[in-house]
This record gives sequence, structure tokens and C-alpha cells, in this order.
Amino acid sequence: MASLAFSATKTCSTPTYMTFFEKFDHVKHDNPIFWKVNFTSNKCKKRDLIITNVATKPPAVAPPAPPPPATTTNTVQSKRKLVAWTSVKQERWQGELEVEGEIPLWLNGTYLRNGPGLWHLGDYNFRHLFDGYATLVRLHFENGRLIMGHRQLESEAYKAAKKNNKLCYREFSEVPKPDNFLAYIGDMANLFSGASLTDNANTGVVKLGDGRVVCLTETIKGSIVVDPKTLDTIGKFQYDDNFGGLIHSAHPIVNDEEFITLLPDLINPGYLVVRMEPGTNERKVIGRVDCRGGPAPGWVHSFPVTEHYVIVPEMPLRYCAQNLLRAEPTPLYKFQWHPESKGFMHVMCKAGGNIVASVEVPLYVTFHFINAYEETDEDGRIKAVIADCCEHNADTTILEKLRLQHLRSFNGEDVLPDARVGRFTIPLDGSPYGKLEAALNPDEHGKGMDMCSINPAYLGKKYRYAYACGAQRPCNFPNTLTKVDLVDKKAKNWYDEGSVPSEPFFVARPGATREDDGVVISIISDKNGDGYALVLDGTTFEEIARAKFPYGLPYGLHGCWVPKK
Ligand SMILES: CC1=C[C@H](O/C=C(C)\C=C\C2=C(C)CCCC2(C)C)OC1=O
Ligand SMILES: CC(/C=C/C=O)=C\C=C\O
Ligand SMILES: [Fe+2]
Repeated sequence: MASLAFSATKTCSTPTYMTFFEKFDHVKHDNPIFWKVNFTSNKCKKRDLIITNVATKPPAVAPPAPPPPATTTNTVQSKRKLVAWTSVKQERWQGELEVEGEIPLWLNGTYLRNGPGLWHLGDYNFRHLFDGYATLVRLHFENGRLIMGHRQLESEAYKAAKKNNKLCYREFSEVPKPDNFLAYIGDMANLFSGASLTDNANTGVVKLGDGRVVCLTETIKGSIVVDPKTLDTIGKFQYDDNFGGLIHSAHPIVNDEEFITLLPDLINPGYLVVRMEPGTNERKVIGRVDCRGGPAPGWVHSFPVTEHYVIVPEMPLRYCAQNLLRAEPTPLYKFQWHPESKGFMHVMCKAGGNIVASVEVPLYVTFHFINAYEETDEDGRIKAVIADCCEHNADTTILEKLRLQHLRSFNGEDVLPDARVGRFTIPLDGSPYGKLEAALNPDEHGKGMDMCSINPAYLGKKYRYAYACGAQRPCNFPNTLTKVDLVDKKAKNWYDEGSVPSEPFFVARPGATREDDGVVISIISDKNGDGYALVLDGTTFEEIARAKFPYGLPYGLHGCWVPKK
């Protein structure tokens, strides 16, 4: 494997992590290049980042393209096209960025974002967005300054793939090819035991109440603890309980008090609702929901909670054991669409595990719930639960639209399926049906709606604002940032033509009393192949700062905030 050396030097007298020299493994398809990162100004407020190609190391085999000239300054050689859907350029990088605009001085802490950033092994290209090996990105904000870093997560799946230069574990859509029939039989056995499933925790990253930072995916074994300062992989998060099972929701509800998740039961269709306290690794049962439809539980990529309840969605897009066993992906991957099985929403009491409502709702497709809350009558009695999600109009084609080939081949056609803020109203008076309606006119956000966040202080409570990716059409992927006002039923949109923004992440100003008093952070891949961190004002949704990366980064999924201690 070729290697890459980085030297980042600076003259300013601050953190030691700013000066480093490391040798990194470099993904095969890029030329080995030495980059020198210089901070030419030692004024701590404003600095100039000059990225200079200082040397090119002759590779063992002639490179496919000539190396960039040795004297180029202020430029990074790029292919001048969107890099959101191409593998990350190298294992890791860290350095301070030049900030345009003003980062609020109160914004002190670290935004971490996880996502599938490496989609090939040698000449073999993965097919689906969700297959890539996890790339962590770190934006460390301190006194108006910004230090960026990225690094590959050292999961067993990633390490084995690098070592053997082939896929060794089952990813979202990719399955290792058995060498012979005996290996095929072994693989089937490993599938049932979970041994062949990936631990490539490429979906999200959460900060537990005890400070541990854990990367997650849909497989339980893909829970991996990382160091938020260095992005080092610390090791597996071992759950100290006997639930077994192979999968959980990719989006647990996490705050300083608890970690709640759903464990789908594929044998007796249902879900176990479990809770883990900070400082422990032991999940305890809150209760169980039996599915009302079949033949398997609905996919629970995420779920919402209110102050008193856990809402368990039973989506007609259900896990599918046959598809799990297939070597080649189906259009719905590990799932199957069962409109005849209907869709349901169940409401479980957090305290006792009893089910207080279980209603049939219109068919729906969602990855992400936004939030939920309890609606009370004049006497303060809870009469309904409201649950909002990014809803794809009960159309499953979004899963196919996230194939890399599709994402990489935008030709100006408007091919992103419509989505909306789907608002469920779940009555608690014993009525058998719940409602599902658009919370606002989807034209407000271009009929694109996914990758959402809220002010975390409003988790489970009546709230007004949601942040998400929307659409400015024509497009093949959500390409705007949108702030949705669920009371005025209006949206404010940010758009940069040809760019792909990642999930907008809200961070509240310490001491804030207004829901939208804070900033929204997103990472942008632009049409020139560059990338930058963007900070918007949470209230006006206007840009307040941006900081360009040395090179564009691949698209990423979900993030978390680690406040400065
Ligand atoms: C979204 C999203 C994709 C990514 O999924 C990763 C894996 C490996 C998922 C695997 C599976 C399912 C999606 C369904 C059931 C079985 C299993 C193979 C575990 O993680 C995400 O969050
Ligand atoms: C990127 C995405 C879903 C991610 C799941 O974690 C959906 C985009 C759709 O419009
Ligand atoms: Fe997700």
C-alpha cells in the first residue's frame, strides 16, 4: 500500500495536537503525495491556511495521473467535481482551519460526525451508500477557532478488509463471496450466529451520559467506543446482559440520564424496549411490543420518545429473513414491503412498560423520527401523542435511490422521491386508528425531507423547530438545509448550487431560553470537489461562519456534540 506523510506546522503557541507528523496508510487509488500544512499567521484570531504540495514520492508503479507541481501554493489538486460520493482521500488528517466570518465565542466543544466514507476495496466498488467503512469527522470549536480532523474507524470489518484486500463481513448490501462450497456452508452458520455480520459502525455517534462516545450501526456488535479528541478506536462497547440478538435501532435515544433502544425480535415478531443507565453496560427491559402485522417486525432505524412514553413504530417495510440470506441485494435490501400487513404505532409507558395505545395508521416509510410529544386537554390530561418523522410518502424507492451509482450520476433530472414532515396523531382514548398528515406544505422545503435534528432540550416535549435536509429541485439527493417552523408552517432554506450538505446539527447557546437560540452546524461537499464546515445562526438561518477543509470529504450521516468540560 502506498503511504502518505503529513506535516502540519504552526507558529501559534496553542494546542500540541496542532503540530504533528504522521505516516498514514493511503487508499490505493490516490497518488502518494506529501502535503505540508502551514499556518502563516500567528495571530490566533485569523490565520491563513496554505496547503502546499511540497514533494511527491515516486510510487512503485507509475501513477495514473501526473503528480501535481511541487511549487503549487494555496491550492489542493482536486478533480473539480463533487466528492460527496467518493471515498475519503486518506486515513486521517487534522489541522486548524481558516475561519471566514465569526464563530460565536460561546461555541466551545466538539461536533463529531460519522458516516460511510470509504466505498471501495482495491478495484472493487461497493454499491450502496450505507456499505462504506466508517469515517469520523471532528470539528473542534474553541474560542472562535476551529480544528478539523477525520479518521477511519478501526472496526474488525475495516481492519480485515484492509488486511485481506477483500470484503470479509456482511455489510448493508455487500456480502463476502465464499471461496468454495464449504466456505458457503460456514458462512450460513456464521450468519445465524452473527459472526459474519459487520461491526462497521458507520451510521451515527452518540455521547453517553457518562461521557463515553460510541459509534453505532444497525448491528449490535457494531457499537464501538472512540476517543472524541483523537478519534482513536478504543474498542468494542460490550453490552453486559443476556439479550443476545443481532440488531438494534441505529438511533437510540441518548441523553445524560439514559440510553433507550429497541431490539427487534425476528423470531417472534415484536420489539423489546430496553434502557441503559450511564456508567453501566447493562440494558434492562422496559417492556415488549408484539407486532400486529407480519411476517416480521417493521424496520426500526429510529423511534421517538415523549416525556412519559416510548413510541414503537411498526412500519410495513419489514425485515426479511430470506433477503438476509441472499448473496445479491434485492431492491429493498434486507427488507420487504408488506402493505397488506398495515402500519401501526404503539405507545409504551416508560415507567411500567405497559402499552397505553396501539393504533393502525396509514402506510408510511421513514428512516428518521424527528421528535414526539404529549398533547394535553384543558385539564392537563394527556389525550394524544404527536410523533413527527421524515416521511417518504409510503414509497420505498428511496432505498434504491441511495445506491452510489445513482448518487454519482446526476444529470439534471429531478429524481429524488418526494418527502414531507409526516405527523402522526396517536389518540390515547382507545380509538383504533391514528392519523398521518403533512405537518406543513412540503413545497416549503422542496418536498425533500431527511437527516433531521432538533434542539435536544426539547426532546420528547412540545417543540416548534426542526432542522433537516430539504430539496431545491431538480436534484437526486437532498441538497438544501431547511429550518422548519411547525407552528407558522413555514421553512427557511439554505442552498449552495451543486453542493450536498450533511445533516444540520443544532447546538444551543448556553443559557438560551428561546428554542432556536443557537447555531446549526453542517458539513458541505461543494460542486468543485471542495468541502467546508458551515455554521448558520439558529434563529435567522443565515450563514455566520464557514471554514474550508484542505480537501472535500465524503457525505456523512449522523453526529453528536461533546461540550467542553
Ligand atoms: C441506514 C443504515 C444502514 C446501515 O446498515 C448497516 C447494516 C450492516 C445493516 C444490516 C442489517 C439490516 C439493515 C437489517 C437487518 C439485518 C442487518 C443485516 C443487520 O446502518 C444504518 O443505520
Ligand atoms: C441519507 C438518508 C438516510 C440516512 C439514514 O441513516 C436519506 C436521504 C433521503 O432523502
Ligand atoms: Fe439514520
